[in-house]
Amino acid sequence: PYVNTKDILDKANKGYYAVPALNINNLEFLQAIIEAGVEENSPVIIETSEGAIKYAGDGDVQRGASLFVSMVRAFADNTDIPVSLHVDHGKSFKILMAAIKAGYSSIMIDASEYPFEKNIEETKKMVEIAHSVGVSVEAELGRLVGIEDNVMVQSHEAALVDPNEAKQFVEETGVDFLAPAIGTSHGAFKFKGEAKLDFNRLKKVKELTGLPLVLHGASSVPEEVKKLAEKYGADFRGAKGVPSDILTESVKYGINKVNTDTDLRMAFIASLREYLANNPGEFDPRKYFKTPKELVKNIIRERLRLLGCSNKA
Ligand SMILES: O=C(COP(=O)(O)O)N(O)CCCCO
Ligand code: NA
Ligand SMILES: [Zn+2]
Repeated sequence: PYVNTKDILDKANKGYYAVPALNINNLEFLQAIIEAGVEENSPVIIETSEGAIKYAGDGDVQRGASLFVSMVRAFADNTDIPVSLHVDHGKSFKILMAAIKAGYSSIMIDASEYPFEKNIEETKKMVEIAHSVGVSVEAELGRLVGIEDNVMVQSHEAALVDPNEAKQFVEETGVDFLAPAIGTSHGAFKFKGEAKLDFNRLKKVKELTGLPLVLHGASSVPEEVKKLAEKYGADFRGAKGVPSDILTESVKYGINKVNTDTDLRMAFIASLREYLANNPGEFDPRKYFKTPKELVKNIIRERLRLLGCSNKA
């Protein structure tokens, strides 16, 4: 069934596990996610960035948002696993309102680039609107910066979440789930040296808020995917993600939603490169998209098991 993201995350919070939030831009990634969830009997959270909504609607954001709701509901309404649809890194009021109108389960209002008071103000505004129509809300505190070689340079120290602010932020905004910045960053090049997250801050934010917490920039860049892509011509030198043991540790300390986009993209392109190299005469998309979809599905299945949400549907 199509459910509210808050329902999925409140269960995860109480059950001390996490659920991946998986980004889509097209049909094939959505198919891979649903198949992985069904095969693992797991809830899944589908998320689309503002760019994905513009891409799907060819610039018309209401059309793009409505298309994604229709696509996700076409699967969700016909499967026994809980499925929700979320706007990732929402910054544009126009896009957030289009998503709410289209029937998204939840939205992220990302005002983390602003000073604390303005983040509160922007988030509170969107929470009031979203909650008035049963849509749940995510916000972010602190900014996504990698911890450079374990040295907390002054600028990075300032960017990570201040746990004492988190309690006030949650109380004043009414936000349903929170993304504390603890040292991850988006994309495939997350750490120059050893991967390290600030678990002390994470533990404090959990103690002070008790809310479901979100880890952004959580892709792990699996070695076998990186090698497959590079075997067929990709240049992913220096790519490094969040190691699995650090992901599971973050769940132990209170992460319940794990945003994952890069891993899906890299798995798809690695497998597509391999297929095209081995099938130079093929031009049927049902053929050349099939193997990449399978690899993306299997990467997601592994992540569902790692995060502890298999058999939690
Ligand atoms: O936090 C994340 C996931 O980050 P990543 O998958 O790059 O680790 N997202 O919000 C997904 C979109 C960011 C662009 O990749
Ligand atoms: Na998000
Ligand atoms: Zn993110």
